[in-house]
Amino acid sequence: MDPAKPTELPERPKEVEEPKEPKGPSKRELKKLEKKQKKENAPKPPKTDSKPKEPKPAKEPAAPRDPDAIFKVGFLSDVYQERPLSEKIPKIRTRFPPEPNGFLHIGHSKAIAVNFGFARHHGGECILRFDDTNPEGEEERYYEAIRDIVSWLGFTPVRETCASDNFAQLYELGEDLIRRDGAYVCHCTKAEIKAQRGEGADGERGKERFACSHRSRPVEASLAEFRAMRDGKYKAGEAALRMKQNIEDPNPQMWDLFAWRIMDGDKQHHRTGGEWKIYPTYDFAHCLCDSIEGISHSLCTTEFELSRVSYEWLCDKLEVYRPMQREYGRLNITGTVLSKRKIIQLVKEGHVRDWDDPRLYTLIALRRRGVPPGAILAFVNDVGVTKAVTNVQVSKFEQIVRQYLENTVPRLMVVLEPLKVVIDDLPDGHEELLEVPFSKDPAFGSHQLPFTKTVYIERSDFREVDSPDYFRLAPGKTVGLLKVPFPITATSFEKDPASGAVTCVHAKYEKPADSAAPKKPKTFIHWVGESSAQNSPIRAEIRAFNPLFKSQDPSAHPAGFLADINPDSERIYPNAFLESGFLDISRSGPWPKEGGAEAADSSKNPHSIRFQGMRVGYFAIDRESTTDHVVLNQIVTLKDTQGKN
Ligand SMILES: Nc1ncnc2c1ncn2[C@@H]1O[C@H](COP(=O)(O)OP(=O)(O)OP(=O)(O)O)[C@@H](O)[C@H]1O
Ligand SMILES: NC(=O)CC[C@H](N)C(=O)O
Repeated sequence: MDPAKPTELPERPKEVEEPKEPKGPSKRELKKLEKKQKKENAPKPPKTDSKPKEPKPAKEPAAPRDPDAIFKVGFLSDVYQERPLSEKIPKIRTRFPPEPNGFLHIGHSKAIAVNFGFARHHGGECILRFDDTNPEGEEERYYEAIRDIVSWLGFTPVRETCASDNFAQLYELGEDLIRRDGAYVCHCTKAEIKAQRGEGADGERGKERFACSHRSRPVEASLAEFRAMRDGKYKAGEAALRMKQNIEDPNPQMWDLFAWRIMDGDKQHHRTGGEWKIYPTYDFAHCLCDSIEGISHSLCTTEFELSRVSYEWLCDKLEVYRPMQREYGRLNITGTVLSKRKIIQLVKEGHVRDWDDPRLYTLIALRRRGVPPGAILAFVNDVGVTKAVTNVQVSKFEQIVRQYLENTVPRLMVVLEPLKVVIDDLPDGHEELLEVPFSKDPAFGSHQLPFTKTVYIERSDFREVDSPDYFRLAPGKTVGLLKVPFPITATSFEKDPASGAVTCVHAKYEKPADSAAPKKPKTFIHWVGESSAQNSPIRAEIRAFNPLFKSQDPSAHPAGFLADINPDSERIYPNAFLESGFLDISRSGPWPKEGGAEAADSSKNPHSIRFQGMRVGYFAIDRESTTDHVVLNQIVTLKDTQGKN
């Protein structure tokens, strides 16, 4: 946001709703999961001679939502109908206009999807315009990061422009506006301007409004002063060009807004260096850049609704082409912070690793965490586009990501906290190569999994003391190892006398004698075998995440948002084990296959190697990962563990 925007703009919506503590999967969920896995793994029953049953109709997969649904019906379709393609509008042209002063966040993905998508849907084009009218926080790295994220989301701008490309033309339009008696140079102080706009010294608003004394100065005087401003005669705050609008109008966006101002400090503009001492405001530059670029539909968020009047006023006053501005509701995600100022604080104070920390909702963070671009677009499509502001909970976002990944990435076995199991009755060196598919979909191919005398299971899948409501491994209990032909039964275990931790479980393999029926386990657990020939296990550091904040509205915390930080937002498993199929899927990425920009070079996009760790969650390679030290991020858990909201 441009700071020169009048303070009367409506406040941006607050992130709301009640806190929800993360909690583990419910018993019901675990049971359901176990049941499902049991079904997938159970040995097929022998064929009988009984009458064949009617074949059941194949279960229809849920129809994927039309990715263009938001353009076909509702708000954006109405916007198009208001100004459809015609002789006067021969091409639909939109723009995505970020200010290059920070990294884009999830809310921006809506603006990207809306602007690029609208143009694409109507066979038009979208410009990536950097709204660089305030050199204060603008930096080269942000231009690059924005470009990169737009492309990662799968959009190609027809061209890139900058508001600063037009500074000279905008300056001329400033002079033109003065000549048309539509602007004047004003020397009032901030306090004086507030008073003119009906605000008392006590901050109380609604007092009588009145015109500034400079408003009636002759055109020639304003022209001379505007040139003096340009030539550096004044310091910041000593002079500004104001539009001669209508102080009587109930809309504060018509109260003689600033058009050009002098900037404080000597920060050089990233593109124009020290050439300009004065810079146009958002209210002056935005509509005129839209006009210069021939934008047909200028789509922005509803905080700019009142600005539409001044947008139209300025184009009309200068008698230039007037694009059509229409406003849609912002997309906010609750339970996090998106404001640049707050994220900077989190980074500076070391609460997160950087701007791309997977716990943040910047788009570079979501990318690093492994969220596929298609899932972000599916999310925007799912929440839809209307004029209403949408406050969506993180759990809803994660649910869409999970659905997106379910059938599009390969499945492997990953053990977060390995516990050694020795199957004593298998011969030393036993190694059985199981051919295991990467997915239910044969197109994903398969890989070989070594089933060995020593295997590693999840520490949490073993209990020292059994109980009737417990279905995983315990002394005397039988469980299936996913994909292994027969189950195992725990016989005994060893403990470290110092720590009391279980160090090894002994088990027997329940391979039945020829004629005997195989033992049926109640549940199946994941595991990884130990085979140097098969490069198994692969050691990895896995980072799993919980929400960064405890509540749904961190900014509302009476002691400030930092006081709402969840101390348990990152859990690191430094010694996790992966099966060697990981190497296959690393070579064959990106996953999902539709890949987009990631497909061009998956080695530059480590996050594009995504997979499901069976019974655990979805994972992606972190950018810090190396061949010697594999680092993975958990994209989402397998089930909603944050509670159904
Ligand atoms: N939460 C959001 N939901 C939808 N669109 C957004 C959201 N935030 C910004 N946009 C839109 O993205 C475009 C580029 O925004 P820009 O980077 O200038 O945003 P901003 O308003 O300064 O963002 P922020 O202050 O949230 O970082 C604008 O059209 C803006 O309206
Ligand atoms: N009209 C718009 O889309 C606003 C864009 C502008 N960069 C901002 O400050 O948010």
